[in-house]
Amino acid sequence: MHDETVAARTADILRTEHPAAETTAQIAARLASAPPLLVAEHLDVTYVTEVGEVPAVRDVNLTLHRGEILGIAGESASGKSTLLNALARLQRPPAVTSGGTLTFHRSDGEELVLSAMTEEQLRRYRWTSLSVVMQSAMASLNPVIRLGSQFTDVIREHDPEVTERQATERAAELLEMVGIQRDRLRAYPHQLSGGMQQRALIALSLACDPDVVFMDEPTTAVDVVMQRQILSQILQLQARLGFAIVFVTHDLSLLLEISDRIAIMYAGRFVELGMPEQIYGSALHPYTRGLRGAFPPLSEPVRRLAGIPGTPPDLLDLPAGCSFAPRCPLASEVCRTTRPELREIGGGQAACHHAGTTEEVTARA
Ligand SMILES: Nc1ncnc2c1ncn2[C@@H]1O[C@H](COP(=O)(O)OP(=O)(O)OP(=O)(O)O)[C@@H](O)[C@H]1O
Repeated sequence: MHDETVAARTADILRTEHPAAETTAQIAARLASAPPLLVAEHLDVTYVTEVGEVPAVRDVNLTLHRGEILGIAGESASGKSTLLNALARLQRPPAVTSGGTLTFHRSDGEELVLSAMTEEQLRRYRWTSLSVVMQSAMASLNPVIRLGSQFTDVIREHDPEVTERQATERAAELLEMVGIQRDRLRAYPHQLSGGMQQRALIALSLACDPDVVFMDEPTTAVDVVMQRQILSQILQLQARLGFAIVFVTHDLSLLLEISDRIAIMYAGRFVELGMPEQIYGSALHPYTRGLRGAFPPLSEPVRRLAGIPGTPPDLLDLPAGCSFAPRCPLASEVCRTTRPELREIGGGQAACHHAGTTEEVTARA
């Protein structure tokens, strides 16, 4: 399909779902003027196991801007959750951040080197600067404590001057923001439906007005209708409150709809980084195109899914060159011997020797 037609269709899809959706140029302009919030430089995460050191994340460089929605997509085991946990400084042994730095830029200009902080030092910034929504609300909410107390505990721990009454009022407002009636503050988590639990968890993540919320498959455990409702609510809250989001999912179609930028991970590395329109309409990396074929946008007509032939590599036995070469339709000798670095091509970035070449541009069509 002609590029302009694809671009127009992508814009149509996004506009239908979110009438206020910006154009790619508007997103680019907004990000260009937004200050950096979280900067990862050459971030490596390794699982230290009995069978060896698993290089789960390698050389991730990223600047998340204030108010940006960054999507991270990739097949299972590509390293998405490991990276998210490292960015949120939540990783636990056997995972260790084995290289690189992570810096948080406060709004007053102070820079916090999160990667050098102890857990004790990080506690101050949890909930207030960095907040997290995981896949399973039941695993995150305390089953034996009423919802209201879970909110007021978090609010008062981070601001001891807030009275119990004020904290309760804030908790009620937060619940109402996600469409849950305030009387549910007295409920225990198991008394709420799965969708409500997940929405309550999102409300809780916003209790201390964080700068960034890390979301790891936050809608996977609910049905499709509830998934759309929750996503819509997340976008509305984000537009109103301005927090940044790092959103991890294997579902690229979902990210195409909600993200300002999308990073595609393969075997622990970013292989492509770009805006949704580019990732959908003119992806630079063959893996991104495979992933896009496996997850077409929900608003596309039903068609046969392509899938990606082959399986991801064993991280303990990675190929010498490009990790995707054994599955890649464009792989040549250089791909099998030399690992491609992420580089700027047109408006995006890709780690592929063939990106931008005539054969690759032909393969995109
Ligand atoms: N505790 C662990 N010990 C050793 N290796 C691990 C551990 N946890 C994860 N890994 C490995 O790290 C790699 C990245 O896993 P990770 O869970 O981050 O991927 P993912 O992209 O989030 O996958 P999924 O979509 O299935 O959650 C995988 O190869 C996985 O097997």
